[in-house]
Amino acid sequence: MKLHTLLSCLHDFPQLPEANPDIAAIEMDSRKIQEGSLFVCIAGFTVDGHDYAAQAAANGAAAIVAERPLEVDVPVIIVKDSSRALAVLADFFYGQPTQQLHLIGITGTNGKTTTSHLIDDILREHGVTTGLIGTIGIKVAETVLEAKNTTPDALALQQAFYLMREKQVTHAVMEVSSHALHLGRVHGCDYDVAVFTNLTQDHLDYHGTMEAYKQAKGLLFSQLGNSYHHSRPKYAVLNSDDAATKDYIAGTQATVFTYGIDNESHVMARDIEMTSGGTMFTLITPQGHVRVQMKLVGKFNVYNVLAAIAACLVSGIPLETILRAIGKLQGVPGRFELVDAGQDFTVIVDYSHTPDSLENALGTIRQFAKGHVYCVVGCGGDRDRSKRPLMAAIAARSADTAIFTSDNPRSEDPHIILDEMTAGVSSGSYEVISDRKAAIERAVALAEKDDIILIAGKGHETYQIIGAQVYDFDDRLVAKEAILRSSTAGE
Ligand SMILES: CC(=O)N[C@H]1[C@@H](OP(=O)(O)OP(=O)(O)OC[C@H]2O[C@@H](n3ccc(=O)[nH]c3=O)[C@H](O)[C@@H]2O)O[C@H](CO)[C@@H](O)[C@@H]1O[C@H](C)C(=O)N[C@@H](C)C(=O)N[C@H](CCC(=O)O)C(=O)O
Ligand SMILES: Nc1ncnc2c1ncn2[C@@H]1O[C@H](COP(=O)(O)OP(=O)(O)OP(=O)(O)O)[C@@H](O)[C@H]1O
Ligand SMILES: N[C@H](CCC[C@H](N)C(=O)O)C(=O)O
Ligand SMILES: [Mg+2]
Repeated sequence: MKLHTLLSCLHDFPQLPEANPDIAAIEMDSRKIQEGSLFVCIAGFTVDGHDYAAQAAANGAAAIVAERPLEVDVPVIIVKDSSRALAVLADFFYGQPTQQLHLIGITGTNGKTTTSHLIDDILREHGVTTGLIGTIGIKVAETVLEAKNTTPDALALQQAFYLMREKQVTHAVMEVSSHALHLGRVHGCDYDVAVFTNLTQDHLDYHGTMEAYKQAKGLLFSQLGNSYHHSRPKYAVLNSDDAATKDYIAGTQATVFTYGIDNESHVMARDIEMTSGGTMFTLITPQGHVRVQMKLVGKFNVYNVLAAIAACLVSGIPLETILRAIGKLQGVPGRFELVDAGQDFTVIVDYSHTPDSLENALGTIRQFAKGHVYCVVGCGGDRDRSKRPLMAAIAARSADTAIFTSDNPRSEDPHIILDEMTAGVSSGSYEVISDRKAAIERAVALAEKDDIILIAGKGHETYQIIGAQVYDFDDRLVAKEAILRSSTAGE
């Protein structure tokens, strides 16, 4: 594509250079530049992409988009906000793929991954080819790609959508993190349905206050197109039991469709019955009432299923198809995943890494626990410090024995993270074992028949980040090995 044609998508009249080279690719990383690329300089949290402009030019960049003039011998196009420009350019360069996809975006503190997988299951039951973007990775039809972020940067995102179109994907579901909304990673996305799960404490390191965090999430709904005159109707699917919903309703032009348990909603669950093997409830929808049975446990999962049902109903999926898919749901990797190595106690690996999710996970376990409840939990480094004492207090209060350990300490000292956790505990029984493998082994050694061990925080993760090193680590495998070793030791 010619540079001038590409730049025509930036509607704020950037000064066009005289030269009009062919642009072969867009890059935001100077190390990936190939001959004929357009390099977009992003001022990041760690380094400033503008400092790599010369390297990009030396590597063959045909032109550079920047927020300030640069001393390089290739054309430089100055824009006010290069992150936003990157999103718009990438969308245009890849042929505006989201305009040809039915795109569902999900935001909220907890439940995004779970709800996105449930929607994907329902869509596949409907027989369409799907794409899925989120914490566990990027799925394009049957191909799974690795992803660094829950919501990739604008470039990776539009590349994924382009690939989806190449592979005949018609429906895509994605998690939209508050970081992505605030940083403009999703500016080029044309959502059809925007879903809100819930808002509780997380990421205060980044957003500063709950109000700012709430506003960042609200961008998903305020940026949704007007459904009134639109050929493709736009829907905001909102949780009517969450206090933030009233603000999101006020801020969106889209048609509002609600789900909930306590407050009157379009889609509701009534008469919920839970067992350790699953959940039953009466589903109320504008298309009728029906008793539903599913394998997922916990009230929070009823919310996730309701959100998925609501999103699929407004996407035109017949209720019978939705119900058929729910009957088959198997759950999501690392979300309340059982580890079974033939032991006579229960081991659950769960991705609860916020106060609310930990409270929910332990509360759900408490409903079925016959024996002692252990909770192995840590808190991530370089993340919201204020959730550490809260999570430790919840674990100490709700489990019979909490074992505090490391999550991903990243650049922080694990012992300081653990001190900040234990500072929140005023009652309850706990141990501190900073080595995560040793902590899991300790819980396994202590557990007796009918006890339950919750290993919280890392779910599906197959690594542990300590300092700058990424080590292989999978809670599910570590637990399984510990169980097998302890059972042979006992023989
Ligand atoms: C705080 C944050 O969001 N950081 C993101 C950011 O990194 P950064 O600002 O540090 O980037 P940087 O290293 O300063 O680089 C700036 C620019 O210089 C360029 N560069 C850099 C070096 C070089 O040699 N040449 C060069 O051109 C880079 O390509 C980049 O364009 O841009 C990167 C590329 O897009 C992201 O991967 C990275 O996410 C990091 C890994 C991260 O941990 N983010 C978390 C906080 C996050 O976003 N989390 C949410 C999920 C939250 C949730 O749902 O719970 C998410 O969506 O993942
Ligand atoms: N609707 C919900 N409400 C509260 N807690 C939930 C809900 N759904 C899931 N959880 C809990 O939160 C954990 C994380 O769930 P999930 O991965 O679906 O959330 P997420 O929003 O994608 O998280 P992340 O922000 O890390 O991507 C689960 O393991 C479970 O303990
Ligand atoms: N999306 C979350 C995941 C946290 C997972 C936990 N294991 C950690 O590393 O803190 C984040 O980036 O804050
Ligand atoms: Mg997620």
